Amino acid sequence: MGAYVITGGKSLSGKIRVQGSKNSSLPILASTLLNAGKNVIKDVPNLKDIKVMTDILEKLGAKVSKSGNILEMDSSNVNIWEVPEDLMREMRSSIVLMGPLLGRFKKVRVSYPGGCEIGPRPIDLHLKGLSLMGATLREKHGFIYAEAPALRGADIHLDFPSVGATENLMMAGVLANGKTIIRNAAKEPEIVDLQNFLNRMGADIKGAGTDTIKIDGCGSDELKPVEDYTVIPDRIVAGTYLVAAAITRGQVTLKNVVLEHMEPILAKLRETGCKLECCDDCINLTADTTLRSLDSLRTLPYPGFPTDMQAPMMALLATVEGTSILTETVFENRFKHAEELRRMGAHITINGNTAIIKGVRKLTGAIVEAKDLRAGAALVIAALAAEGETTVYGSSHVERGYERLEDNLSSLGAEIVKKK
Ligand SMILES: CC(=O)N[C@H]1[C@@H](OP(=O)(O)OP(=O)(O)OC[C@H]2O[C@@H](n3ccc(=O)[nH]c3=O)[C@H](O)[C@@H]2O)O[C@H](CO)[C@@H](O)[C@@H]1O
Ligand SMILES: C=C(OP(=O)(O)O)C(=O)O
Repeated sequence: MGAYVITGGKSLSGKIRVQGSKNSSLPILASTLLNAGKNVIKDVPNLKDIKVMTDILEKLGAKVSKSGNILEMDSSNVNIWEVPEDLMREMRSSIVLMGPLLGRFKKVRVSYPGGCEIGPRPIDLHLKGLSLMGATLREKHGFIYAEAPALRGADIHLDFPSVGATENLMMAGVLANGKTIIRNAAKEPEIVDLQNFLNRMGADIKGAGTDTIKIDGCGSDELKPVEDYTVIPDRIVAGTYLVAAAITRGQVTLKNVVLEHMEPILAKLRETGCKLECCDDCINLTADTTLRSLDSLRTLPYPGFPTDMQAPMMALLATVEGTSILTETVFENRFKHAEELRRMGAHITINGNTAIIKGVRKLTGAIVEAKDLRAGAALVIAALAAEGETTVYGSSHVERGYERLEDNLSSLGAEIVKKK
């Protein structure tokens, strides 16, 4: 199992550019199924999940070519509507292929998606929405078959503002007949990015970023390829580097950020006492003083504090004097990193969906294992501040979301190597 070996204690300083967003790139790549032609998408991060998505699209018949972070995607020859099960299981977001495949081929076959172990992740909201749009759904031998000779616009109220369900229904709605309204839609910046990309194809979508999204379906009309699109910067990766700077009481500047997207994270970092200076697309964080604990940090859908930053933030709070209370409201079981942080000397008690964190003066190096992507990031962050050497097993989880993490951290002065 791959691992990061980190010798802690170095204060991070310097400047790095933030990669493009994984969670924007994935649905945008899936949406290229909706048009037949060459799409050029820029700043797509070089990550395991992106490779899985492009592998799936290639298996379906798409032509994919890659030059650095620029992907050319041509789905003109796609003629398969069954997503290979082995690849489907590789990651959760393979589920967002359902909407565009159903829109284009009137039928789709998928299996339940895989992904990180962060609790049960049902897809009932995706399926309910598609069914309201006229899809007939059948489950057999672990596969889900959906058919809709003519998808029709529908008024859909999501029980929870699910990011993936909102994306799937937006993509299905684009080729449906008539108007689709998604109420209680997710408001994440990645939803706005998908809307922008789909509208560049010729779709008519309004409202992304608010809780009501309206899609004027174009029936079977052809959508055109998007010849030049750059995905938004990854706000979670940016947040992770800021927390890494804070835990080492360092000073780091990030380039390529959208400040508005970062505000839920910046607000909490400010509350801990980190100093933040912002320019148009950059943030400088300095953590040169004693940081403060947080009485209440709750994860929430955007614009709340992102669940994907919960684990990295827990690592930081584990080193901040006083007691912090952190509540996870988005996923049912996303505290697996707490046990590993305890191996490093952290004082964390879990009570249901709440973590009570009593800051310690020093974490100590240990052998730990990441069970999911952000847990891995949290353990690497903790290791940067710990006394002595830490080995974080499970680097493959981290590689799902962070491009060249070890190189970026090394360039900021960290002592980190990756072992195969
Ligand atoms: C690739 C991608 O963009 N991943 C992000 C996306 O995941 P993802 O799209 O899977 O997350 P959702 O917003 O759908 O899930 C949020 C909550 O809703 C529940 N739910 C979801 C769908 C459904 O049909 N039924 C249901 O009950 C989930 O179990 C979870 O408890 O948003 C999450 C929440 O911000 C982030 O942590 C992930 O990084
Ligand atoms: C949970 C995450 O991703 P996914 O939804 O792809 O599992 C994440 O990015 O933290």
